[in-house]
Amino acid sequence: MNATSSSKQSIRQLIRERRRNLSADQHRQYAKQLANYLPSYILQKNIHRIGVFLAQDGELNLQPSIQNLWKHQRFTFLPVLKPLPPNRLWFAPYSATSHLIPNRFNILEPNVLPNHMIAPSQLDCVLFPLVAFDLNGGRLGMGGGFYDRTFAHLRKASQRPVFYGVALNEQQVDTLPIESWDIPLDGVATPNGFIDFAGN
Ligand SMILES: Nc1nc2c(c(=O)[nH]1)N(C=O)[C@@H](CNc1ccc(C(=O)N[C@@H](CCC(=O)O)C(=O)O)cc1)CN2
Ligand SMILES: Nc1ncnc2c1ncn2[C@@H]1O[C@H](COP(=O)(O)OP(=O)(O)OP(=O)(O)O)[C@@H](O)[C@H]1O
Repeated sequence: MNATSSSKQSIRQLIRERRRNLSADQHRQYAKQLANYLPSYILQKNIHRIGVFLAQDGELNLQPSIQNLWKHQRFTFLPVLKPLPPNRLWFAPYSATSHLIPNRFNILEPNVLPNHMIAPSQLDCVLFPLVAFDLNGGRLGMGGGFYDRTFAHLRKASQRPVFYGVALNEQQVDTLPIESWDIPLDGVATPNGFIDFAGN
């Protein structure tokens, strides 16, 4: 392991423990605070197809926000892990009637045929799960590189989804070690409000 990946590893451990130690009540409160502004923020922006995630391991719960987006006829999609490398994500429609099954990390994902899934480029906005973020748009994930690999080809595209992290304020750190493949975020949605890095 090089110095950067071992430092990423120790930040992961620290922050994952920090977010898991918050009470269920605190998590509920944070999820509500997010739902009070994130859906309307997205509705203002001509965003129709949104990549979301189902919280695990103390991640900020997006469910109340997702319910609000459904009320406003927005379409949400969940990441689906393909069984084989190169470990890229596909996105499958997620609605109140979706049939979900656990993937290899025990995270629920829609059980749909490949032809019902969409490519990452078809999303208008992707809400990225993350373990830690900094105020330069740096993001640290669970370490699988799934999101980085999936969106790598779109990073410099003229037409691409906007990339918003979703995280508790407790997940903010000073400066993350960044490697060439790390995809910078355009903003981060926290319970205390939206932090915009793109300046728009
Ligand atoms: N909610 C959510 N969904 C997501 C992600 C995520 O970070 N959050 N992912 C973002 O990429 C993908 C899944 N990536 C993951 C990578 C590692 C682990 C994880 O728990 N690793 C364990 C060891 C698990 C094992 O090998 O059995 C660990 O590190 O303790 C989970 C998800 C797709 N879906
Ligand atoms: N674009 C890419 N092409 C090939 N390999 C990649 C790419 N992006 C990341 N990886 C590989 O994935 C591994 C994990 O990367 P990293 O630690 O940055 O993951 P992460 O950002 O925490 O995970 P995730 O993106 O799933 O949230 C690295 O070892 C790296 O080699």
